[in-house]
Amino acid sequence: MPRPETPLLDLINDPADLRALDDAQLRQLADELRLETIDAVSVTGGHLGAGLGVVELTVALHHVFDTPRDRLIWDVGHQAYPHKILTGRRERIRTLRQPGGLSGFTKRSESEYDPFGAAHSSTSISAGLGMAVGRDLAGGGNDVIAVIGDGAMSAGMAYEAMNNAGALGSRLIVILNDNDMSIAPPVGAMSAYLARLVSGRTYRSIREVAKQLAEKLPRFFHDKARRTEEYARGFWTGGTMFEELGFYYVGPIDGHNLDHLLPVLRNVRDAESGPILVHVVTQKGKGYAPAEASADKYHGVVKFDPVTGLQAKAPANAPSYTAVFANALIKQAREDEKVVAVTAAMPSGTGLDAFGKEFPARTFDVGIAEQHAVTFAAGLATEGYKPFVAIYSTFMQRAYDQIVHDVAIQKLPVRFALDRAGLVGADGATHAGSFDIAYLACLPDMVVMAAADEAELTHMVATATAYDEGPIAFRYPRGEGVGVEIPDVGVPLEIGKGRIVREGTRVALLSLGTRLGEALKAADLLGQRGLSTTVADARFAKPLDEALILKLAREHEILITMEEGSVGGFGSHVLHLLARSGALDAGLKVRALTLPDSFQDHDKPDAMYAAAGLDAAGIVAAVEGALGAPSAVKRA
Ligand SMILES: Cc1ncc(C[n+]2csc(CCOP(=O)(O)OP(=O)(O)O)c2C)c(N)n1
Ligand SMILES: CC(=O)[C@@H](O)[C@H](O)COP(=O)(O)O
Ligand SMILES: [Mg+2]
Repeated sequence: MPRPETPLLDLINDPADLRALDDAQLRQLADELRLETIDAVSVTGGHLGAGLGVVELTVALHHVFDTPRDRLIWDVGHQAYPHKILTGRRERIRTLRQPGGLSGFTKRSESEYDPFGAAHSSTSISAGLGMAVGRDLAGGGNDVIAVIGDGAMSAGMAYEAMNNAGALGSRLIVILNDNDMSIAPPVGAMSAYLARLVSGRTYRSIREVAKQLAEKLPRFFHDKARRTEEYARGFWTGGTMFEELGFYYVGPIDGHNLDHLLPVLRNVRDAESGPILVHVVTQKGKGYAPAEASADKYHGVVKFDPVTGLQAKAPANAPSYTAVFANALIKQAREDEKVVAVTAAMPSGTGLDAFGKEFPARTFDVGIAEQHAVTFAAGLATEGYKPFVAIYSTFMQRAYDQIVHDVAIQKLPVRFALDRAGLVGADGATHAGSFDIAYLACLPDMVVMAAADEAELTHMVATATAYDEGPIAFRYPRGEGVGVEIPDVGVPLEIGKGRIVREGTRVALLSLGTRLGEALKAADLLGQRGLSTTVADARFAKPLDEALILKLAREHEILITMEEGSVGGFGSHVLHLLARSGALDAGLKVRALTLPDSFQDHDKPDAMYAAAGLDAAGIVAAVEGALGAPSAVKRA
């Protein structure tokens, strides 16, 4: 037993060291791990509450199972900081979410202990089942454990996976980490079901659980006995729903009590079973008073004082685009009772918490269920309502067929508010809103707008409210606006019409979205080089303002498009137009600036845009490239 003053955490280089500890030492280790997690996140910011809720579970899982041979998958992965500390990344944990540092989620390329990358929720059971079947096909003997939260369990994909797992019968261990929290308090019937399981009785005693697990009957006998017993007794079938999906349900047990966790997980490890679900009850933010006291349990935090929990929030120079959207929608809803709003478990992130305060009956949080959110909104639209579906660009990817099949083909007037469009920074590639222009503007009858600033966003909310001809989307970035004056109420824009912001004669910069600021800076730099430059704000990626674009093409030597999106978006549509119109045949020099055809690792958004050549220097370089002159602009 090491001297008490030697922190056990200092002795843990990987889980093999952890497996040498006795239960008392594991309890000490968990306490040290919690303190290390708090201290690390106080330096980096990031997701804190979820990780604090799984400190004991992380210790127990790595102690009982032979990771990385046993595959341990963390759903979403935002709770994996303790896991990273225990799996050889402690010395880098204070680089979390920093440029060049550790990812804020699990990532295969980062560690052999991260068998599956995450960040978008509810993928762990599917991935785990794939690994289990891969194991079986190869004749392997390792275990596969998927840890999924109660919030993530509200997504359809989790049921698709359990349905398949139950049918296949492959051995797979699912740990349901039930802390009765999503980002906000959980919603939905599943949440109520889980609450009943937990509140119906105190945690199942270890003796009862051990007895449950002792029945290592072959599955088909076991099934027969189980069904007879459960319907007869109706007692330990707390997990009936999971049982009906073919899982052996164990729990609920206290997820912070190693005296409960360790024997149960050891039994689970040693039991011969097919799919098994262990229901652990935890507390998000556990063990850190400021987190426990916070409504969101410190789900996502910036740097903070670990003693007081006070976050170092920088003073805002301008309202966030999210707040501008919410305020604009509230103004519209006051005048139009058909305006309703839908979020997929992110009321605060999308600003619909503010909308819901004023219009609780017209606000719908459907849980982490983006596919359902879109088609639910389509149903609302068929009844004459004006549904605004506010979902981050990256998460909207989950609902693409619903957008195509349920909305666009039927030309239903669903409004898509795409927050976090473009690069988001610390959350990295999994959260980048890079593709919505490409995946929406290719759809017939879809209208796609991008706000250049807060005033434009306000007008676009008004435009979307007024537009009833079919689906319409508008995108805006994470973070603060540029500080322009915001109109009290938005004025609907003419669909498909852009605007000239600055007149020039030789170069035309055609911006979509908030690249406009960089375009204006580039115009200044180009002007200093004697290159008179026009700056235009396209406002619409679809329908294009063809008259404006062809005018720019006719009257300028060079046309540069720019957007906070991938190849295949706005620039591609402009190039199609120019090719179709013959403008290219007349010798027009054109460049389309987009995000790179690669997934950019987390960094500061400005640095990522600069790396993509989407800042003023990059725009100037593109112009000079088109002119055939080497770029004279040195990067800062
Ligand atoms: C598809 C998708 N939608 C939304 C999110 C945003 N999100 C991140 S964590 C989270 C809540 C997850 O709740 P739970 O699974 O219970 O984990 P906990 O934070 O409680 O540990 C949400 C909605 C996401 N990561 N993926
Ligand atoms: C883990 C997750 O997916 C969310 O917490 C996400 O990180 C929120 O992003 P914002 O911080 O941009 O709201
Ligand atoms: Mg939860």
